[in-house]
Amino acid sequence: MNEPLLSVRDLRVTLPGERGGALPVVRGLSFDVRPGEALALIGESGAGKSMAARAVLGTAPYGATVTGSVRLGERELLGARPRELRAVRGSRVALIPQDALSVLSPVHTVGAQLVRALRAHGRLSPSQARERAVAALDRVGIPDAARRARAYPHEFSGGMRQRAVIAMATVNDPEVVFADEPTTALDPRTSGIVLDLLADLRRRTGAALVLITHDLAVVHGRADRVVVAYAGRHVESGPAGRVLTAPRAPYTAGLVAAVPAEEARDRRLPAIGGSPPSPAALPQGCAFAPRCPLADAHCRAAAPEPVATGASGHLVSCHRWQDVPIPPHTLFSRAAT
Ligand SMILES: Nc1ncnc2c1ncn2[C@@H]1O[C@H](COP(=O)(O)OP(=O)(O)OP(=O)(O)O)[C@@H](O)[C@H]1O
Repeated sequence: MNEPLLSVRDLRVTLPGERGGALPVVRGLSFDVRPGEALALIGESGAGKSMAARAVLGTAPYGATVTGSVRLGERELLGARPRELRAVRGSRVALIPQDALSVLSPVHTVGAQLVRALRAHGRLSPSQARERAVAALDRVGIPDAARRARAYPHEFSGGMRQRAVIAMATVNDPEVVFADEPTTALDPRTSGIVLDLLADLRRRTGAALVLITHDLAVVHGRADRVVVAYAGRHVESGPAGRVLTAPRAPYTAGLVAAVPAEEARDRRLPAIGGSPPSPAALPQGCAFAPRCPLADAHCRAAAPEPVATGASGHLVSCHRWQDVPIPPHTLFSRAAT
C-alpha cells in the first residue's frame, strides 16, 4: 500500500463564538491522502469539511484555533511559518474553494492571473510563464487558449470560469488538490464536464484529488476512498466501493439511501429526519444520536471512536455498527413509515 502523501491526525478547529464562547467545528478528524488517489470527503452542510480543508492549507479564518497534525511527506504544516506555508500552498497543495469564482480578480485578465501564480512559485521568465499559462488553459479544455488568456473573467461563461479556476489551482502541478463543492454553482451537464475534467487532470498529472461534497451522486465512480464526517467528527471511512455499498454507520446508510438509484428514480427517497446540530449546541455522546433509529442510552452518553470493521481499511465510528441491516437503506425506510 502507498505511503500517505498527506497525513491529517486529530485535526481540531475551534472558532470564536458570539459572547466569548468557542465553536468546535472540526473535532478530531484524521485521514490520509495517498499519492494520486481520489478521496471524497462527504457530509451534510456544516459537517466541517471546508473548515478542515482550510486548516490543512493553513487558511483557517482569523481567530480560529487549530490543533493536531498535518504532515505533507516529512514536513509538519501545522505551526509552520507563514512564509513556509505560502511556499507549499499552490505549489504542493492547492484548494479550489467553494466560492471558487472569488479566486479570480475581475480587473486582471485570466492569463495575467495565471502568470502571477506561476511566477510566485517558479523562476520563469515572463515569456515562459505566458506559455505555461496558455498551456494550463488548454489543459482544462478552454478553446483558443492563447486568445482567451487575454480575456477578463466576466467574458467567460460560468463553466469556462470554473475551468479557469481549476487551471489556477493546478498551474503549478500540485501533488494534492482539494476541490470544495466544485459543482454547486453549475447545471448538471456542466457539473459532469467539470468532474470529468478533474478526474482527467488527476490521471494526467498524477495529483491526488480530495473531492469535498455533500452530494453522494457526485462521488459515485469518482472516488477510490471516502471519509464521511458529521458534526466535525469521523463517521466512516474506507474504500469507496465498500463504504457506499455496505455502509456500517447509520448516518452513511441514510446518505446512501437518499441517492436515487438509476432504475428507481421515481421511488420515494427515504431521508434522514432532522438536521445536523449547531456547533454551539452539540449533544452529549454521539452527535448523530438524536437522528439515529438505532441510538440507545450508550450512544447518547459516549461519543464513538473509529474501529476497524474487519474489511480492509474500513473504519466506522458507531457503537451500533454491527446492528446496521443489510441492505442498509431499510434502516431509514423503516424509520420513515
Ligand atoms: N467564519 C465562520 N465563523 C463562524 N462559524 C463558521 C464560520 N465558517 C463556518 N462556520 C461554521 O462552522 C461549521 C462548519 O462549517 P464548514 O463550512 O466547514 O462546513 P461544510 O461541511 O463545509 O459545509 P458547507 O458545504 O455548507 O460549507 C458550520 O457550523 C458553520 O456554520
